[in-house]
Amino acid sequence: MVSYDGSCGKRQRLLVVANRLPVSAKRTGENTWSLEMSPGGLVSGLLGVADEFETKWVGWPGVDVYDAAEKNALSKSLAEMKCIPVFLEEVFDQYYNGYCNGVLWPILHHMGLPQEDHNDTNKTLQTQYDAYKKANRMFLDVIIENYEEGDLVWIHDYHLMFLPQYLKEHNNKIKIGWFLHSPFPSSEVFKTLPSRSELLRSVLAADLLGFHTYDFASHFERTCTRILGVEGTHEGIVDHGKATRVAVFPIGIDPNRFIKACALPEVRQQMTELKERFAGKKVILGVDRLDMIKGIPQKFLGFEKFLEENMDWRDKVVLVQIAVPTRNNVPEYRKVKTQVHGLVGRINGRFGSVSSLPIHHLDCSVDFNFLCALYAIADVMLVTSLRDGMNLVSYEFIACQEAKKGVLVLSEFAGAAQSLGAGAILVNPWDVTEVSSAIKEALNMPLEEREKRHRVNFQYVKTHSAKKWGNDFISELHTFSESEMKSKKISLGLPQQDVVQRYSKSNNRLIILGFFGTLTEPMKNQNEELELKLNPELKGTLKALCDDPKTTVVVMSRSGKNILDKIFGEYNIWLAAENGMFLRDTTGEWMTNIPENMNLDWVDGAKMLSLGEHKQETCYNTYGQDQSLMHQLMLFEETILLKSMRWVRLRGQHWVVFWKK
Ligand SMILES: O=P(O)(O)OC[C@H]1O[C@H](O[C@H]2O[C@H](CO)[C@@H](O)[C@H](O)[C@H]2O)[C@H](O)[C@@H](O)[C@@H]1O
Ligand SMILES: O=c1ccn([C@@H]2O[C@H](COP(=O)(O)OP(=O)(O)O)[C@@H](O)[C@H]2O)c(=O)[nH]1
Repeated sequence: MVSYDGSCGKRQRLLVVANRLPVSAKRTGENTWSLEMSPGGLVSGLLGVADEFETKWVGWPGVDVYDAAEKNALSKSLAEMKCIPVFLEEVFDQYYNGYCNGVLWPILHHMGLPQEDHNDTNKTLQTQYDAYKKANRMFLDVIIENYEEGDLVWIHDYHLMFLPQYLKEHNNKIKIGWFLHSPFPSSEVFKTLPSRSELLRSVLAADLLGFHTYDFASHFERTCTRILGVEGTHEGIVDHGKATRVAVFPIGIDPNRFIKACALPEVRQQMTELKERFAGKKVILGVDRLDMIKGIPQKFLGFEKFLEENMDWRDKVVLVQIAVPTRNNVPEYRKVKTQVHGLVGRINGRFGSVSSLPIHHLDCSVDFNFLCALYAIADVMLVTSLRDGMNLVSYEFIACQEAKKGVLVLSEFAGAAQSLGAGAILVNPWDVTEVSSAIKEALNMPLEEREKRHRVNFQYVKTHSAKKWGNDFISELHTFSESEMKSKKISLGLPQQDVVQRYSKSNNRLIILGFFGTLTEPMKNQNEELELKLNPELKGTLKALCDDPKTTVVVMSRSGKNILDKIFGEYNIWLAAENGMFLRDTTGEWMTNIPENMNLDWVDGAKMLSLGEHKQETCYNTYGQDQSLMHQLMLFEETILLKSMRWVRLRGQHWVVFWKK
């Protein structure tokens, strides 16, 4: 066990703050409560972490309580489970159903902002946003009451994006980590959100930010650089000297909990009953909260197509779908429920008979043991999330399949596709034909192939547990905070001496600069929007570089031609507008890069270009996966023939410097 405070045996105290406590309360009588485990992957993941630290949980207890005596009684019951409740009272609806799940959730899952209901003036975006902030302050109050010096505070998820800032304002010394369990979308989606800047800035107040996948982390970094004009490095984000570490921590499960459950007599009995119930049929299993991001309609459409095209399978296969009720007070969730029920009726009507139905759809949660029995007897697990932070159901299925070696069909848009993709059949859930073919492939897969795939994934699930996830995050939070205290900010690592030396020796230099966040000054107007203005401190240097006959300066930007012309009109400079679609040389003439003529082979070669050929020269950056930058680079390579040049990309954002040998 890790002891972070250096004293023998004393465990590090940890405050885990999440919207939902791991247990939810249900009223059983006057001032009496029963406590049940809360549903959802966040809770499942966190349960695997708890015993490593002296952990206390802070969160909403899953029930509305207004009366002081009732609150007292419930707080006492929860304290036995190390849980501290935050009673959100009348704020809850607008905060949870409104802003969290009606606004942030669809944005984070690439679904865009829902239409505002202008008839209900009590539920505008603004009132929901205010409730969100208020709820975050209520969490703050409870944390302050329970915080002890040296505690680590680990905040979870999109419900609590203001909390890092509020906490740091209260006490700048508190070490704060924030982890996002959902995806983080591309900046093009996130920027539609009013208050995007406030939310991002507040999260950046934390010391460490964690994401499930590299893609989510890099979307976040780019969104910050584009919206806030801050500097993104591969280590994190730097804003006015304050560094925030950004890193990837894929969550896992407690695999032994599932493996052990499958050996229990009660579970084995349930497995026998299920096998008898579905004798002579292959079982395809789906387990999802009834959420639009889980792609349940797409799953049913794929299954319907499979039944249409494979007559011989019609009475030999059944799809069991557990659709766990969730967020019923959010209008979009009610719509998806109606849609799902319509599809079940249609498919069962088309392909069912008096004695058998192709889809067994259950609108309820199931208990843990029964869930394990279902996982264990299933032949195929079908996960068709349209977007999903991770999807722990996939992990749980693998953990329960030691005997059967069933096949996981997994959406490429679930975070789990990055970790379990090797052993799964990956599908695009929007492509009904692909889902149908994947079902067929899975049902027909020979044992040898199933064993091979299962082995790979089982090994991953066993070694990448929730415990590891929690330990990795906390140890990173601890280390980073210490080093930050020493250096105050992340070093950008610009090897100035070396750069100056090489620069002076060279007679033919090309300097490619980014625009937004590199040359602009982050200036805000009243609407909190950034105005594009050249940083006045850079103007002199830029002019000198542009007027130097040995140096060619290029600015690359996603901005349009007009903006760049206006800002750089007086400079002797090359410009690339709209991410390289248009190029302008020093004569001021624009030319178009016609997409048909673009060589996109760079995608595979990008990593090699940054790490390979030019390695011996000085390559300070290994941003091989910064595809937009590499893309632009290749456009230039084609356009102005940089092939014979050596290059150095300076760490930091969008600085590329080339020297001719
Ligand atoms: O608390 P609810 O509103 O009932 O929702 C349940 C949880 O849903 C989301 O879970 C996510 O976390 C999982 C673990 O990291 C991940 O595997 C999954 O892809 C996510 O959807 C939500 O992020 C949690 O806050 C909720 O508690
Ligand atoms: O009736 C059920 C069925 C499933 N789960 C659990 O819900 C979690 C779902 O997590 P996942 O990461 O797949 O998605 P999320 O619901 O968090 O978006 C898993 O741990 C399941 O074991 C549950 O609590 N009750």
